Amino acid sequence: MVKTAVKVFVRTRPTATNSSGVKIGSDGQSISVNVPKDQSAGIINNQQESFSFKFDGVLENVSQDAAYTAVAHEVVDGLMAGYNGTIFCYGQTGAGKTFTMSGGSSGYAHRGIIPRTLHHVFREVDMRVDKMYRVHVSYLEIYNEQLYDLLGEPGSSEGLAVLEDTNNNAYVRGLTLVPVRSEEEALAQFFLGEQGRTTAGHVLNAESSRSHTVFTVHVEMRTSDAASERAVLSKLNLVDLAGSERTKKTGVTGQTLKEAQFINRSLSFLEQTVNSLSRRDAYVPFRQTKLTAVLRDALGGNCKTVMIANIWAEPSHTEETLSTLRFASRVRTLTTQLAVNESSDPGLLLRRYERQIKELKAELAMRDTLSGRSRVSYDDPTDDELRELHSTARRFLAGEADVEELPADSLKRVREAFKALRAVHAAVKGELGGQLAAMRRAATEEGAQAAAQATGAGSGGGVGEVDPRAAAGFTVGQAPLDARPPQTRSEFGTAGGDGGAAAAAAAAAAQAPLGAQLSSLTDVASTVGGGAADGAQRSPSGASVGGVGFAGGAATAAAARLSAIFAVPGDRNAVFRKYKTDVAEGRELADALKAAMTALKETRGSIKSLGESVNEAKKRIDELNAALALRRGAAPAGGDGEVLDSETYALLQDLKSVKQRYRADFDGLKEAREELEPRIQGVAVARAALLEGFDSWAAGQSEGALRRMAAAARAVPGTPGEEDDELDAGEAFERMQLARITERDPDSLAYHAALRRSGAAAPGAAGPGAGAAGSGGGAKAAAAASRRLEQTQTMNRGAAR
Ligand SMILES: Nc1ncnc2c1ncn2[C@@H]1O[C@H](COP(=O)(O)OP(=O)(O)OP(=O)(O)O)[C@@H](O)[C@H]1O
Repeated sequence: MVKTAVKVFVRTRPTATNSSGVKIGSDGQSISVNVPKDQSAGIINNQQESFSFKFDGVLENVSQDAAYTAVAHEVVDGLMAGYNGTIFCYGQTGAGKTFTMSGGSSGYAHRGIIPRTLHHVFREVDMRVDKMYRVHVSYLEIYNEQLYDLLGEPGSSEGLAVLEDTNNNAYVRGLTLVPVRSEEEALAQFFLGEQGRTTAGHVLNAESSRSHTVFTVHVEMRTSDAASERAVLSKLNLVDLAGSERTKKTGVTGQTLKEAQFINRSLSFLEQTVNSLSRRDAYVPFRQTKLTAVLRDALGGNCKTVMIANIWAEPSHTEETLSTLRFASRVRTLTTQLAVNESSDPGLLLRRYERQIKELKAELAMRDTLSGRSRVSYDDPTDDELRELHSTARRFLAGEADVEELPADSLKRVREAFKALRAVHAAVKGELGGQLAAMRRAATEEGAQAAAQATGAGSGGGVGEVDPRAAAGFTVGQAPLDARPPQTRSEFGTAGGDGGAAAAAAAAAAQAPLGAQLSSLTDVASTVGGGAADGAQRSPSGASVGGVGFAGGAATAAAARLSAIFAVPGDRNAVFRKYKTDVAEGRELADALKAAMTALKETRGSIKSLGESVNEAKKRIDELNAALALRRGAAPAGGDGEVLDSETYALLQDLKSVKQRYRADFDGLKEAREELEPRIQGVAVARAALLEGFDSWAAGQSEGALRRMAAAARAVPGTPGEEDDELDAGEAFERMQLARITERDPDSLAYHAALRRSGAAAPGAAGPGAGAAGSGGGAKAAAAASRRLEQTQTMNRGAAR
């Protein structure tokens, strides 16, 4: 166990004003809040004006990517190494908790910690060829102190309860854990659950998340050796707490007020729990509310915990900001105990023992061979062998001449021989006992008859009459003391545990839809296509070309003169063509632009081919993982499937080499993508220089010279499309958007495919129309949401009664 401190980061929501009194220190860790003195308290009062805090980091104006790196990266690495983790966002309503945890409405670039975690997890799974991983996800919602299973079937929320396992770790009994084999599958589950939550949010309150949610990634890791019983289980809770709210200030009423009261109550219990932990009280009130019961490990158990305190540093929220920072600094005093969770699965231990037995038998057989003994079986005897042994034992006891000894070539056989002797002994004893009892019965009957004769006929023999020999120790119907009930077991006892192989359930893992990534691209193209079409309507020439023009008064005058000269449509482009071919400076600038464009094209080409190769490798990895899962699922537990067969071995080898290729291409792709931005900038700079050069050269030419040049150029038409390529920077930019999604972020394919698959909008997208209405996932999520609402109403009705 390693003692570790809970880490706390502050993240600020960007504000319009800069006068909130919140100041961030240059060390990036300290933050102070100045509270204006309450004038009503008089000139001399003791009210504190400035409050300073120190945290593990203050994230101001940072991108989602940077926030993930600072806050979550290390915890996710820990998850993959077998450590539990919790990351939770806390803060007033509207401070940016959901933005941080799930992401913003504008999609991929603004995706939050949860989608980034899933990407990170599956990237690691793909990279670690020496390990086998199983990943599950679950999504829990706590709304009005009730637990909801956001990924469950109808009715699955009803039996949910927070319990403790044998290691005192908290878990939610009955919560659905969905197995996921790829980033896309995991994201689709997240979007589905999120959509259910969001839709519910719309029904109940349009602006804000009114519930606490816990999205959990469960990871099971084994070494690649299929027979290994060593499994490491870890989970990461990603918690988005509902925002605290001063109901007097917001003036909410009705259902919203009730929700706010539930939220505030659970948050104040959270605060009490943290206070109690930081005072090291003997009793910590984890059980007071569902939220603290769920967060039990995060606050003091086996868990690497990070808190993000979201603040909204507007002057009107100073009080909330101060209270969030105070709570955050108390959380920072907490410590947790970290340990890798090795599985104590009895099934796994059983497999280890079975393997050891197999090895020992092999060892014995080898020793027998080396010492020249005939082949001895160390297995349990079969029924036929047992029958044979018992008959030999009978004949041995009967002293038959041909049976001089019982088989004793192994300890097991010696034991079985003794058992056979005992069985024969019991049988003989039973037989003798039976005979003795019969003799006694006969003697009793004789005695009774004699007594009857002695006392006179017709007065006895009825049921219940006392046996006249009871005084001698015998009673009618009482069994002799050494009599035994008949054996109900088979003659040879129970079978020797030879049939222990239970049929393993077939893991019928369906192949991931291989065309999904491509079709997602088509989707993306149609989304971006709208923007591109808008761009295409702009004029391909004119003074606004490429956004480059003249600045200042003189420039405006020059621009006005030029536009008068170029009033004839096409003149400007015609002269521009001449400038690029006939004017030395123009030629030089045009060549520089061409070179920059060629370099950009090359980089794009390698991104495209590396991207295709990465995607192909990823597809192949998924196929191989599915094939391996099928083989493992089909192998009987404890049987030969525990040892690598040649086909599984070949699949693993194949997987290893594909993963190596994937890694190499991925690194190449990363490098090429790093090159892309400078290349794009290079083209933009060269284009701007060319256009600027042209405009300032044209401004220095006489009107007559330019008109003559235009007439000459018109006589020699330019290459079709040339202007489009070189002059319309706006359009080029729009076109580039389409290429960008695929070229800059081949990683985003899973994200877009998952959105499409779940029929959801990007997390954080508001409005009832945000989801793809009518699509399969959308319909499922909507149904889940209405189910959830129904359950809430039923439970509320129940509570009211
Ligand atoms: N760091 C940020 N950068 C850009 N926009 C942000 C940031 N933080 C928050 N926002 C924006 O502020 C708004 C409120 O954020 P969000 O919904 O995440 O708040 P919240 O704390 O989850 O609120 P609630 O508790 O009420 O659900 C959103 O429109 C979000 O996009």
